[in-house]
Amino acid sequence: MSKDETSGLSRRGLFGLAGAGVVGAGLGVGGTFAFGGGSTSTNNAVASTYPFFGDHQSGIITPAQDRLHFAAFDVNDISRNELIELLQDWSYAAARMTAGDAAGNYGPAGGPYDAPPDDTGEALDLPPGGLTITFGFGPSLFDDRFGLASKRPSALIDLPKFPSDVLQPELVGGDLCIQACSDDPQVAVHAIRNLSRIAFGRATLRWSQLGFGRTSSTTRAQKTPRNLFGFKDGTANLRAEDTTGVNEHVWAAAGDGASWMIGGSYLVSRKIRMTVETWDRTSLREQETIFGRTKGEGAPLSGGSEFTDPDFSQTGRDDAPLIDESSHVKLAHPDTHDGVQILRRGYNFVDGNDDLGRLNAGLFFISFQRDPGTQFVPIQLALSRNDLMNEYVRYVGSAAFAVPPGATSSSFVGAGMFDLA
Ligand SMILES: C=CC1=C(C)c2cc3[nH]c(cc4nc(cc5[nH]c(cc1n2)c(C)c5CCC(=O)O)C(CCC(=O)O)=C4C)c(C)c3C=C
Ligand SMILES: [Fe+2]
Repeated sequence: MSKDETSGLSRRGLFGLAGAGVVGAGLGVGGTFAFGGGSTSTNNAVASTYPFFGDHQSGIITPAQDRLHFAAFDVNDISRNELIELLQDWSYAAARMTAGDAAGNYGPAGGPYDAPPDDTGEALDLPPGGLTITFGFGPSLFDDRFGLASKRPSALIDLPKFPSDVLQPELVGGDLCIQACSDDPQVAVHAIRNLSRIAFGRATLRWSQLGFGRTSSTTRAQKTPRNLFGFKDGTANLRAEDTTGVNEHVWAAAGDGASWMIGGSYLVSRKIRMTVETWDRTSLREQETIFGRTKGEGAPLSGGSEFTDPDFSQTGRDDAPLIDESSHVKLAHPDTHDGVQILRRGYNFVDGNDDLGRLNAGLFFISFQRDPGTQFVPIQLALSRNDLMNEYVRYVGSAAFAVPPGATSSSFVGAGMFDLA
């Protein structure tokens, strides 16, 4: 039997997506699914499914789901055409899984008895929980292996080494990335596992990260969540409804450089360990000073409520500013960076504990921006140099990826990079 017939992951299968009913699968709450069916989402703002195809990839301004599985891959010694086929196969499977279908057209238990199933099966009875699968390309993909050097977008910089970085090389970089988000952790893990399985022999997992609680809101309807320091996180984030802000700060546009990136964005990930045991022995006064916001409501220390703009000119006793000059919010605020903003979409993590009995806890920071060099880098530099929070965090992982625009239903993610769109 040909590869097409056994796995449904070929180009032929890809172009058959419309017929398979996968195209335009943004059914919303109450849609029907061949695989999971219905929605038991705990995240009220999140629909059951988001379309894989479209102008932009889902998983950027999509309402942040509760769970994350993020993976970075290195491409093996394969040809340019084999890389194209991998991206086609990934797009095919991602379109199916985000629509609530199995990764392959036979599913976990419907294929030939003597072949491995084309889906691993652990999501068989689960609704997709707003699953989004977002693909990105790291700077190293644009070396001389695949004839892509001239396609490297100028905005896809190699991130500099920031003063407070203590990066672990095994948690840095990657040729390709996949961000899978869902309200169900098993669905997110299933997505990465199956995409990794599909990549077997062509790309190898370099590092991966599970996240269990979103640390941002990306739409106004979402309640602000909390990070593992116990503070509301995401209050001042860019929101999907702010289309002017999103167009200005998130989507790559004509004139930005690489034309194949128009409608795409750039993802920066930073794995940040938080020494929560030390933090938990710190006074409430110090905790609030560090962020420049109250712990309860998340209001700026200059007064007001959660969504009041911070007033950095307000002073208190001894004419000291109410919001410390080295507070996280002051150093990251757009006023400190000529109005620059980023879209944050990070997650809490706990990777067990170390041998001293401390939690390996932290925040897997993800941001999307149109130009990391003029947006993420200045903010991170200011934080790395002066953030009061630095005493309680360690930056251990770091990566940047170009996230191409969404694919059309007859094509695949990244086709424009190969002049195939
Ligand atoms: C380089 C960018 C940023 C990193 C890295 C980062 C790490 C980080 N942040 C928190 C907790 C909070 N961050 C808050 C606001 C905030 N943070 C950034 C950027 C980075 N944070 C920005 C741009 C902003 C918004 C600033 C503003 O406009 O006011 C807040 C306050 C609430 C909010 O607006 O979200 C908290 C709390 C942690 C714990 C962390 C790494 C461990
Ligand atoms: Fe922050």
